[in-house]
Amino acid sequence: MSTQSAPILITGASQRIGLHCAERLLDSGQPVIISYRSERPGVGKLRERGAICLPADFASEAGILAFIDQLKQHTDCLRAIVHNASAWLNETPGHEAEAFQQLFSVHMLAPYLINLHCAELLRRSQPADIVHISDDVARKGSANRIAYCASKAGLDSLTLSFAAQLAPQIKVNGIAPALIQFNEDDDDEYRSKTLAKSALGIEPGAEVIYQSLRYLLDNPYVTGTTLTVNGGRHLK
Ligand SMILES: NC(=O)C1=CN([C@@H]2O[C@H](COP(=O)(O)OP(=O)(O)OC[C@H]3O[C@@H](n4cnc5c(N)ncnc54)[C@H](OP(=O)(O)O)[C@@H]3O)[C@@H](O)[C@H]2O)C=CC1
Ligand SMILES: Nc1nc2c(c(=O)[nH]1)N=C([C@H](O)[C@@H](O)CO)CN2
Repeated sequence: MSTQSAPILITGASQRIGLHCAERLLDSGQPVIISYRSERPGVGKLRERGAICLPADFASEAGILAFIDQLKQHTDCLRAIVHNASAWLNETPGHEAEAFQQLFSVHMLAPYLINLHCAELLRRSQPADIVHISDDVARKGSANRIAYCASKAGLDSLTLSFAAQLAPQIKVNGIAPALIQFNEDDDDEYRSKTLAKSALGIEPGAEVIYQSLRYLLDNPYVTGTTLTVNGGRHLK
């Protein structure tokens, strides 16, 4: 199947980075399928532009497998899978195990099972890509978000293993951002502190992730690589 007609799946694309990348792909004439958990305005926007929007909660194996079944009812071929969905939750004292299990499920079990069950759909497209959206914090660990960071480090490991297993038909790469886009409830102190952590000191916005995704989709000679998009945080 020609690459332009086979859809690209982006998980967790109801808002922010996933929504931006889905819109930019649609701008280029690329068919898009998204998963979403909450019915946000962005989902309606994508539906109006012709994207297929499938509800999914990756907090459990059953939810992940139900999404895979739904996906296969809507397409038998995929140009790429972008694993963007992510739980940004606090590891509240007394609820650590629950947080760890949810982070593991969304950041590792979902990409793992979706890749295993959907590799056949990717093989019907040439070229074909998997992109895992990780986090630069996996490079050094995080005293404040231990479980989040561990789950993203595990995702980086999946990039290496799936790249080895699925070559040469399917390229598998990662993108490891540091601060891209604040959340609305991030206060001024947190924003200043976070901006000071990188050499470039800016909040770049989601376009830098789309640019990174475009590079990985378009480059036929990159696999098993995780692109760091962190404003030079490792230099400070
Ligand atoms: N924003 C940033 O500065 C940075 C982002 N990243 C990474 O980039 C990616 C995109 O970031 P960002 O746009 O901020 O992400 P968000 O925090 O907006 O999360 C993306 C989506 O993930 C979905 N999601 C959360 N939990 C589940 C679940 N249990 N099942 C299914 N979907 C779920 C949410 O869906 P819904 O809203 O529909 O409930 C949400 O819209 C993420 O992987 C993130 O870890 C890394 C470093 C920095
Ligand atoms: N799922 C998410 N992961 C991450 C987010 C986010 O908003 N959602 N944000 C970051 C930033 O680095 C944070 O420090 C500033 O919002 C990391 N991962």
